[in-house]
Amino acid sequence: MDRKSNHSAPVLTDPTLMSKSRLGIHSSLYSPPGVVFSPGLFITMQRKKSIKLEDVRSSWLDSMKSSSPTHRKIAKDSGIEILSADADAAYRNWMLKYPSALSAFEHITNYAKGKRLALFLDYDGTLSPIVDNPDCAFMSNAMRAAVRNVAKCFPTAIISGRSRDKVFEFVGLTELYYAGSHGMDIMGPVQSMSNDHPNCIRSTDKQGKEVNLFQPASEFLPMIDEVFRSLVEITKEIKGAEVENNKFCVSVHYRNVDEQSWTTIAQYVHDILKDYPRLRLTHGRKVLEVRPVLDWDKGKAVEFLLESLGLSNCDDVLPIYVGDDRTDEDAFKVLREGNHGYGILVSSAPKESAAFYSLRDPSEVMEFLKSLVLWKESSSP
Ligand SMILES: O=P(O)(O)OC[C@H]1O[C@H](O[C@H]2O[C@H](CO)[C@@H](O)[C@H](O)[C@H]2O)[C@H](O)[C@@H](O)[C@@H]1O
Repeated sequence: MDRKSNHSAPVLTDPTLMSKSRLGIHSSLYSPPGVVFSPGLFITMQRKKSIKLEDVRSSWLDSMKSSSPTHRKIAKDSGIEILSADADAAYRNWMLKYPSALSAFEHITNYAKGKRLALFLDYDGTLSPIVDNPDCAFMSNAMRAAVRNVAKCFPTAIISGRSRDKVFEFVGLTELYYAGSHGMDIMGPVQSMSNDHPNCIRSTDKQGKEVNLFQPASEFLPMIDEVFRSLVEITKEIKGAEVENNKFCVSVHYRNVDEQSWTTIAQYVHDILKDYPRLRLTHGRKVLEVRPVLDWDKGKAVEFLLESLGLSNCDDVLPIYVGDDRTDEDAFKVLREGNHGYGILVSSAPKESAAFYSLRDPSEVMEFLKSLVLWKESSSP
């Protein structure tokens, strides 16, 4: 599909939305310098030799400080004391580049006319609000109903950094597909795939339905377990630190840790990772995420699910991905670069993204999902 020439979706023809510089920002977000991609899924790390420990620590710390900033923090970081009215103006200005998916709903549905929609949703910060205790990131019943209804209209999948079991426990709906561990654990529909995926096996879901289980990082399981235990042990003295086992990746939470101890956490994680060259680190919202060095992410998971659903390489398919986190950028990029779908960033503060649209918070996500259902009902014969 060529959206640039589509005049029924004027928002997309805005040159600022299509600008290369905006896309370029993301190309270096998750691939640290020195990472070499080899054929297949594995990527080999060469950077450890050349980067000084102090550099690593200070760049980690910078990322830790900037993760999940508040409006006030952004103002401080830019060195200017701005009032909240100015922050609102900054947000409105930012929305010129990332229009609200609610205000632009008509553009989206005009473009979606005659197309088959596929919906991909992140969990934390998208379907549930960010809370201090990761174990209490519950989804509201109203949101659950909205997700259930939208999944009845369109194929829908949740792609989360959590373990697949954990996110299913939170969501509790059988009408959708689930991908955990940032897409490294996908339970999708049974479909003959054009590509051979060696790590794809037939399985059954909790209802006994036949499904495809795709776990490209399965060989990392013992290593991840070992690192999880080491991280629990090493951080146990740090008040507020929490280590979460997400099956194929590990989260080290510092949201509840005094800022003065963030360097210590970064140091501890770095010390452990030194012994595991096949693991790497990414940054989320007040969380350090340890994951396999594998050329697989939420973007690849979207492509895999589209293929499993028999929806890849079809001009009449419109995938929409809604997410709030840096790891969701991989999915936004896939949709933008493939020129075949919409990324919607959930954020209440301005930030650069490869998404096309924005929503302020999970309550707006719910409104958007409900609007999709109403649109589908009103447009069905
Ligand atoms: O891909 P996601 O579904 O967005 O998962 C990303 C991480 O989300 C969780 O952590 C975040 O949400 C917590 C609850 O609101 C919050 O306390 C934490 O500070 C956030 O980083 C989850 O706990 C992580 O394991 C996921 O990787």
